[in-house]
Amino acid sequence: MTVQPKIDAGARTGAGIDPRYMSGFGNSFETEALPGALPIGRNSPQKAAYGLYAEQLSGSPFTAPRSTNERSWLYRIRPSVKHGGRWSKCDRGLIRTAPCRDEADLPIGQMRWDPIPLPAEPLTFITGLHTVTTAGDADTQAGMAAHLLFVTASMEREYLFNADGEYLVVAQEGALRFATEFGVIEIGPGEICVIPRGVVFRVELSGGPARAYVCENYGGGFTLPDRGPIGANCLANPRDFLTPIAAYEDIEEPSTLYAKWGGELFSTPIGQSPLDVVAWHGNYAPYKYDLRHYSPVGAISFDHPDPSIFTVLTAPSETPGTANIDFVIFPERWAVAENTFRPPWYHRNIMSEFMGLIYGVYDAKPEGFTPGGFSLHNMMLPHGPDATAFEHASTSEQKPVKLTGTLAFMFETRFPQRLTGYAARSSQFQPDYTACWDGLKKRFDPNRREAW
Ligand SMILES: O=C(O)Cc1cc(O)ccc1O
Ligand SMILES: [Fe+2]
Repeated sequence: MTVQPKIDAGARTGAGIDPRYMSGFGNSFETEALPGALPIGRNSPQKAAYGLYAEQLSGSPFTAPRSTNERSWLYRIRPSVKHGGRWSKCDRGLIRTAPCRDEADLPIGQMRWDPIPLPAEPLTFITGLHTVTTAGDADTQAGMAAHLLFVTASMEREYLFNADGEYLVVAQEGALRFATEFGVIEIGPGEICVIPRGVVFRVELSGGPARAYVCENYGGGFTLPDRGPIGANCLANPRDFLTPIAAYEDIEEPSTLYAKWGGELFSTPIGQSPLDVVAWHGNYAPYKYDLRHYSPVGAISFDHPDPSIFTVLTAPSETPGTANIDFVIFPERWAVAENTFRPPWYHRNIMSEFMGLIYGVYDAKPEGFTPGGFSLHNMMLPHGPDATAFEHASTSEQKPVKLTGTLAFMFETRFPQRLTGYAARSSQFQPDYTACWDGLKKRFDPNRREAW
């Protein structure tokens, strides 16, 4: 089903500030759900207000340089040491973690899948995570996993944190509500939510069943790319990132806390909601972003720029300029370049490209790449527009064209992506995907210099 955007960015004008969120990317935020709960001018008073416990959550080593130092102070009903603690290993379902090399015995190749239908059985955020690729090695904090997420049931008295990485959730169909230690985030199609490593949360449906794509980032957290000569504005503007205000639960009932740790899933019984943070401050917190607020910058004269121009968030690796992950989108925009082959060029790439489609049509693949589907163009495997797109792009009149109602994205990583058994054996795998290039015929004629 093609899900059309609920709103476009322009329609938001005049909607006002949403008081449930604080605006800004990576700010030092402060928020309290009860007046005076947040200590002022200090982090660790001898006794915190309301009988709260003070606790620090660090997302970077203590000694990280200021620009990458991430931590928050949480003032909570019980310290986390009282949130369970008798862990046992449990069934991880279809969750896989890198390294995971031997599940799929497929030769290399360009790959694509139709959308996998939403399963009928009850699936929560945990049981609904279906890993399709893994890359790098979570233990060395390098690489990523791409998951499909199917949610047909809310987590009830269940909570999760992921020690292996942060989750970037790209909503594709239906709405999701993330109740977190830091407050509540709601997203629908076209929006993303980032849950940093270690943050405890529960995911509920706020309507019908939902599906999403999830990137699990084992490395340093996502950040905004530098804009270089683009200057201070456009692309993803920091003010459009929204972090929730504090919201706490004071619920005493038997529950389960899950932890994804070292590629395994563990659980511990817990007698109360761990979402008991009454106030917090700091720069390590979940956030959401509406991808329709992205202001694309592109070719206004000729030629097709590299897709890095459309980077929303980037997660660095140890090598400058070589991202662990780039999260890139292909949003609504005008195509105006003249004497130009406008869709993506044919290319091979050291980076490995996982693509998904949130809604609409992707210009390089007008057929066979449908919302909810996904493709994988791994390291150095050639790809580019299908024959239909090539034909159209090479012959159509080059007047300005608006690419409307479309939103595709890419998780691009420096590490090769390995398929899971689930992805390899899926009946939505398109064995004949590469036939999309069959119609690209030989046009070369050494006796005819002018264009065909
Ligand atoms: O392969 C793709 O469709 C993604 C992509 C888009 C683009 O505009 C340039 C390069 C690229 O990898
Ligand atoms: Fe590509």
